[in-house]
Amino acid sequence: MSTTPVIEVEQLNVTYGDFHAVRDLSFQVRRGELYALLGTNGAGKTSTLETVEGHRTQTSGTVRVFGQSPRNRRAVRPRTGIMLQESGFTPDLTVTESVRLIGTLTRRTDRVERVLDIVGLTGKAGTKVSQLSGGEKRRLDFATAVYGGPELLFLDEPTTGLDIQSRDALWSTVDRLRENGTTVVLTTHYLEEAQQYADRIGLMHRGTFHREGTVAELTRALPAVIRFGLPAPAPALPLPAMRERDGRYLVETFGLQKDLYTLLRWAEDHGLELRELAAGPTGLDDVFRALGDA
Ligand SMILES: Nc1ncnc2c1ncn2[C@@H]1O[C@H](COP(=O)(O)OP(=O)(O)OP(=O)(O)O)[C@@H](O)[C@H]1O
Repeated sequence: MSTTPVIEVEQLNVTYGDFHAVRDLSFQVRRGELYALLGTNGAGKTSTLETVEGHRTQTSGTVRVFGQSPRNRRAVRPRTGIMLQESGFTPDLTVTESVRLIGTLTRRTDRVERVLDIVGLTGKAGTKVSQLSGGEKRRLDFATAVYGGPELLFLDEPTTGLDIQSRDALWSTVDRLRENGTTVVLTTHYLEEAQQYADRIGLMHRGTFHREGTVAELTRALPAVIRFGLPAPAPALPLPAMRERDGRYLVETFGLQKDLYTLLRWAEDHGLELRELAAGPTGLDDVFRALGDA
């Protein structure tokens, strides 16, 4: 198996006039990996992805996909499936006609029935695109990525607008593709999806990586949290706590078990109920919240 990374980005810079959207960004995506590019609004994710997809030329730096420049479309495009946020299918075409068109555009071969089955649109084969629901359109967008079984998939917010069943179905399809070695680059605003499915995460903020690593690596340096509500007036708490906007208390701790025990014993002694008590390690959403202060 080749050990060359599927994607290599070195010192990437993208500017728009005077505006520096991506600054000296470097990362690699290895074969078979699911890499999530996450970040705050305007962080530079789309600018980065468009460059890696070959849709945009960088201001400086090197980008290689399968060891080639992504601008070398003949070499790279047939091996790459891209699910954009909106594919812009012609409204008057049927689902089958649209999927057939993907083959022409990507120069990959596949059976239309197989693709419809994978994305769960077999029952809509003869329906016009204009008559599809939002979620069904999103599944048609997914078809553009999986058609012909490419080695590398770009999924740009793939589950936005999908109900929970369709999301699960999409992720089990992605799982199956990954079993065959497909590499996936994901962007999403659903942090729990990245947390659940990504091998590694690049967390962008203001054009550069704020952090990069596995979910465990990203959250390890942060304290665990305990949240709870109390009836007013409450006696003095046994631990330092912050008051959140909704009135609940927040305890940040590197000794979760010990502090939780202290708190529970205190509540028991005072005959108090800790309402909506929740305790656990920091999640990705807390890492994101911390970015707001960066
Ligand atoms: N064509 C353009 N001309 C000028 N500025 C641009 C252009 N495209 C993007 N920008 C700016 O570059 C920055 C990065 O934009 P980009 O779309 O890459 O961010 P993003 O991380 O994808 O954001 P979001 O999560 O909001 O989609 C933003 O401040 C944006 O306003």
